[in-house]
Order: sequence, then C-alpha cells, then structure tokens
Amino acid sequence: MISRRILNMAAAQKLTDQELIEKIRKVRLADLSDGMDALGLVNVGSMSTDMRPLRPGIAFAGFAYTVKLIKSQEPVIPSSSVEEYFKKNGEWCREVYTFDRIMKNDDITDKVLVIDMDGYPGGVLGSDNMLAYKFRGMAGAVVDGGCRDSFECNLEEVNVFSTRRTFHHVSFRLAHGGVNIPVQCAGVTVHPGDVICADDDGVLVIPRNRAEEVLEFAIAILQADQKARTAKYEALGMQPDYTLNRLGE
Ligand SMILES: O=C([O-])CC(=O)C(=O)O
Ligand SMILES: [Mg+2]
Repeated sequence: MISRRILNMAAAQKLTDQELIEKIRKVRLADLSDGMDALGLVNVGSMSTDMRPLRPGIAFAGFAYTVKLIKSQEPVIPSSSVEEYFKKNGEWCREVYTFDRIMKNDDITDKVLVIDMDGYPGGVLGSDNMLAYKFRGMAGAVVDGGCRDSFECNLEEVNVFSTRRTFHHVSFRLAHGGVNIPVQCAGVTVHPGDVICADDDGVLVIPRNRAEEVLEFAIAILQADQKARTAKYEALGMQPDYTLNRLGE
C-alpha cells in the first residue's frame, strides 16, 4: 500500500493546467505508467482492467470532475399510464441527475467525468447526456458502472470508459451523493482535479501534484521507444506512421 507521504511528495508546478494536459495527451498510458513506476508510484492510480472503452481508439486526458451516486432503497411502483410513467420517472431523474444540474453551472472543458455508482451496474450515461457533455467540451467520462445506447454513443464519437454495458437505467435505483468529493472508481480513490488519462490500455489516475514529474519521465520513455521502433520500421521496410512522431518533434 503506497503511503500518502509518497503521493504527496510534490515537485513545484511549472506548467499551467492547459500546458500539462496538452503534453499528457501526446504520450501513451504505458509511458505514463512507466513514469509512475520510476517515481516509486508502482500500481498507484491504475483502474481495474474491467474499465474498458466503448470502442477502440478512444484516448483522452483531463481533470477529474467527480460524481458520487448512492444506492437507493426506493420501491419501483408500476405506472398505470404513459403520462404517469413520465411524471414519476422525471421526478426520480431530477433526484439522481442532480449532478447534471450542478454541472450546468460549471465549466466542464477538459474535465473528465468520474462516476462512482456505489456498485450498481446500471446505465447513468447514454447517447443523450454524453452528447450534451461532448458539446460542452468535456474530455470524456469514466464510470464504474454502465453506459447504455452503446451503438449510438459510438456513432456520436463520445468518449466513454465503463466497467459495464447495459440497457438498464438508474432511476429508482440510485440517488445523488455529491459532486467534487473523493470517490471510488474501479479500485482507485479519485480526488477532484486528479489527472485522468485513458487509452486502449485502460485508465490511469495521476495526482496533479505528481503529474509534471511523471510527464518528464514519460516523454523520455516515449522518445526512447520511438527511436527503437523507428529503427525496426526501417529494417522491415515499413512506412512510418504517426505513432513514431507523437510528440511532433
Ligand atoms: O436517459 C438517461 O438518463 C441516460 C441515457 O440513456 C441517455 O442519456 O441517453
Ligand atoms: Mg438514452
């Protein structure tokens, strides 16, 4: 178990948040993870391998905007008409989607929505709310639970990682538990403002106060990898692709 002392050994911050996130987006999770290892942060911030992208090729980085949902004991009362269903469901959604109303007042540009669903596997995200968040500049979402409308989400090219796919909703099953508080997500405690990095390999959480040191190692590690792979591409007569020049050097 890593001690908080190691996690908190921060170097001075030299980059603005914007500069940091732009640089982090150029490196791979493998480089960042090796950078964490180099600093003794071994396996720290690694979300469970259950956390998977909705489609190949999703990659993003941003600052955590955390949401906590809690299991609710409310019984589901059957509706006797469509009108009644919409009324009841609407009231319940108002409760569980309190986070969505709060977020409307916040700038979510370059944020990553990190949702703790208290272990409930339903779909709090879908093709409707994710499209709205994309439009507002959110980098992506990481949910320990489900996302539904997967096919439409992929057509819309919204960026979601989740531990489940489902068609179930969360109304009547979950209630609002708070925003921008520490949450548990796929085995990691995430604090608001942590740097959340995601690519095909998974999701990694880096505390903001260690991110610049991690990045310094990650860039050097990527440069060494690119040099080694460039030589192999040449030996094999393969055309170079953009992964050999991710840093744009
Ligand atoms: O309806 C919801 O709350 C979740 C969903 O399926 C969507 O946003 O498309
Ligand atoms: Mg939907």
